[in-house]
Amino acid sequence: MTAVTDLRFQIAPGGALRGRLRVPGDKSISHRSIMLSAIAEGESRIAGFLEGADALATLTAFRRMGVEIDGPDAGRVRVHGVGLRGLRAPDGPLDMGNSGTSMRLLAGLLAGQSFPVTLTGDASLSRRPMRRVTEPLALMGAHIGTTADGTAPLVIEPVPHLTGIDYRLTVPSAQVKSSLLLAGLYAGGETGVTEPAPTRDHTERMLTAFGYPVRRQGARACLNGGGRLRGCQLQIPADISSAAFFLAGASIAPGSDLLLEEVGINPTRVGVINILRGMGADIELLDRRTLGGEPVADIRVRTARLKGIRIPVDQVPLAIDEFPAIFIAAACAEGETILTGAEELRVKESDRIQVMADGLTRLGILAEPLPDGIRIVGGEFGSTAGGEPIDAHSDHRIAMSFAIAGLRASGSVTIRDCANVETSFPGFVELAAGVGLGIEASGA
Ligand SMILES: O=C(O)C1=C[C@@H](OP(=O)(O)O)[C@@H](O)[C@H](O)C1
Ligand SMILES: C=C(OP(=O)(O)O)C(=O)O
Repeated sequence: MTAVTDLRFQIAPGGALRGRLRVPGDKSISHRSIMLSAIAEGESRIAGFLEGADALATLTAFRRMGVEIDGPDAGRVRVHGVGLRGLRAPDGPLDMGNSGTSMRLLAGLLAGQSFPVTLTGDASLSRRPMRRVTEPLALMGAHIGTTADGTAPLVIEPVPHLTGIDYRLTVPSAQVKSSLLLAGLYAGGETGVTEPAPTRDHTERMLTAFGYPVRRQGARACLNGGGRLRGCQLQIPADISSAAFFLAGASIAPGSDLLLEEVGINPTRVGVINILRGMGADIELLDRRTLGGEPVADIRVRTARLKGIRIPVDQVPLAIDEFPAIFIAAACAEGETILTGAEELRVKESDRIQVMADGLTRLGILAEPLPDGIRIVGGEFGSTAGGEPIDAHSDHRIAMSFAIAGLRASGSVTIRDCANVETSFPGFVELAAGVGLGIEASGA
């Protein structure tokens, strides 16, 4: 599914980010757009779909379960929904590639089907914890096997019925919340999920767009099983998680002035803006509007003098995927930045605390990993010229974060194992080069 060769990025030092660009469609919303339109009744039309490997893994999975899907063609997808009970057994295991969202959400959506199905993933996904979904799904009556370590493959056996539960999440996770709500569509009675802190609410918003009632009572989201989703039209905003590299990059590169178009600014996703602003970033939200049930804005970002901060713990779930980019900004800030309460970063596509600390250290920055975060002391980036490249460990967000670090490096920066950038941000190299990053890819 994803390339396994060693794709390298070479970054020429210096430069500014200037101009305007639209980063690709939101990954979280793209996954959900396929899942919900597949089990809706009638046709759905999606625009702005992310044609990256993760969202395509979700799309392929539904095709293999008998859903007719036209596209994607320049972000346009037409899905001929089969209704809640219309999916068919695939002819073999479904490969979720690198995508935690696909695996965890599909575990819930498929737990109540009348056929068996196995979900597999690549080496990284096969290391990630799955009990956080399989255990609560078992409380609903699901039969899902994992390895002894609680990892994929997930072997889902059909069960006569699921029963709604009232579940309090132990980790703030939109993937777990969504998995349970999707299983709840197939369950008797009410399924309720209470979160310890707000997490992205795209599933709840999109269910509502498909005409499925979801209730929100404070920190609890709930729905009743057995309803119907009706096909609809969806427009997907640009992904704030992809915009994050440019928010950090333009903030640190002298002379930058960049406009990021039509970026999703859902309040459950804007931690990166809040944190960078807390560090002194110059970020303006222009022309706020609503697109497909989600708030969006054009974002203008200009160079700023950043200062280190203690990152507020309540911002952690709101910026969970953006920390690698935030760490690069912290490394260019005056003084010390401290992050705690973010142990989740250790179980993403890579251990993002250790891998970022290693790369920052390689560039001469004092970066001390903590069990649940990191301490970074701002300084001057060196370079990797004449030495070992920085290792992205197949993690897309690590690769793109060190690419923007090149804007402030003293010499060239080489990053290895970058092929998985394709999972969330196809076209990154061209888009970034187009606004001023001196980036070249080689060795694919
Ligand atoms: O629901 C989603 O689409 C996502 C939720 C987050 O994961 P967790 O729920 O594990 O925090 C995030 O890291 C991931 O990239 C996408
Ligand atoms: C953690 C991420 O995604 P997923 O969990 O879907 O693999 C991510 O995109 O940073």
